[in-house]
Amino acid sequence: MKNITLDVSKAVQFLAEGTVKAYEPKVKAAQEALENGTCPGNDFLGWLHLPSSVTPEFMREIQDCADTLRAECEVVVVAGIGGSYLGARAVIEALGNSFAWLVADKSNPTILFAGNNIGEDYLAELTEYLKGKKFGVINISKSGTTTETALTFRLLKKQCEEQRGKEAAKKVIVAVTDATKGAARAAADKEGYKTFVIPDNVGGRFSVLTPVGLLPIACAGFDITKLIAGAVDMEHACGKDVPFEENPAAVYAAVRNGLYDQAGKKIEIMVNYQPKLHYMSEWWKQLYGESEGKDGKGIFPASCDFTTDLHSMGQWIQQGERSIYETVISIEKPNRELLFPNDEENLDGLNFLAGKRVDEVNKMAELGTRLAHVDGGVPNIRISVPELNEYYLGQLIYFFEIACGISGNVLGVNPFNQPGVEAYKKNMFALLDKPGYEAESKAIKERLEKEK
Ligand SMILES: O=P(O)(O)OC[C@H]1O[C@](O)(CO)[C@@H](O)[C@@H]1O
Repeated sequence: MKNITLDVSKAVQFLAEGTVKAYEPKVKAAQEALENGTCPGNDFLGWLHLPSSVTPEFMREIQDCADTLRAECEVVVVAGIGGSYLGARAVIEALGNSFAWLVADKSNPTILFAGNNIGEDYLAELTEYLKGKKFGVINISKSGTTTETALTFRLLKKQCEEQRGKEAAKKVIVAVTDATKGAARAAADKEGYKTFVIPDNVGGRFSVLTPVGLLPIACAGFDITKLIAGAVDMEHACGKDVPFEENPAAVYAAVRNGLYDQAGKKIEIMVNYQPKLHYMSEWWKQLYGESEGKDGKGIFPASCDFTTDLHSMGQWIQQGERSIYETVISIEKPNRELLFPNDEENLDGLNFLAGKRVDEVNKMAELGTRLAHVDGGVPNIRISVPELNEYYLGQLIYFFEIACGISGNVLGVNPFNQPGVEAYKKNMFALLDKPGYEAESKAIKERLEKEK
């Protein structure tokens, strides 16, 4: 079986000779510290050897639960936000039909995502759509107290119970949460829902290979054993004893730190040429953004879907401030085949493409863009993925996780906390007069009064 491969040749040309190699000791030290548990945030290292420690029994338990939901539900709503949402959506959208919700063959339940915003229209339209439908809910929250998810779950639980009856609803509501703490755990214990535990030592953004991601992915009909198999193989390919040059995670971590430190590249744009990978970039943005953006430091993770965004962001990338670099996820072989037809009249002048696969044009767009952007001063990292399937997504996920752990340590931050996210929550609770926030409520209201 091939592995995903990393090509940094068009990025290192923007660095002085020997720069990447000079990061080797720091990268090695970071990886040792992860392995030995001596790095900052060392109580959140449960993801490091998670793929290779998953047991067949555990996979069976997840699959059995998914099979129950698949048998009982035409729609499964996955309620969660951030790390309790993005990984599952990334994999499901990458593997699913681009028009899944319109496809008549309903051998799989429709998977919907909620609990990731507080849009009243969104929630009203969701509950309206679910009226009269046989739906189930996977309520995912590590803390069990996240407002967006808890609020959505309250609505969905009520509706599910009203439509199915309280007893029948229990069979199709599953909680993935903390072992003991939080509102999601309390509701699950009281009602007797099936539950899965998010291990304490696995942070939300590193949790896609736990039931957080595996249960929704299995519900959608995808093979979670292949996903884990890919992750296990990448765990080995990026092991701490693999020589630096042969370890893709070590090289990626070194190059991005080099570009940031030595070449003033403060923004990394994750690029795909397959719209199905849009949420893969969203997942990656949280992984790297929450892990590295702190202490006044960190590369800003952005994303573009090409060629779509070449017609909106292409100008900026080609000629705007030279503070960016690109990392391209390139799928070597599409799963489907479509040839351009010949047209007698050739009014569009496209007969030169007749008989060619659509992907041939896409690949030339990718190569042409790479050359143009590199010429324009944008370093280019390329991750080549042999095929878009469960196995290679498993590889990609673990590759980004381990590279993130290494990169954050090289940067000199704790990659496993996210203290900054609390600031908006504190203000929101104060503004909503949440019990326990009386002093903050008073202070924020006085401040707003003054700012009027
Ligand atoms: O799983 P939870 O606890 O609901 O958290 C969801 C997300 O919210 C955050 O805690 C940020 O507030 C993320 O780190 C996390 O992935």
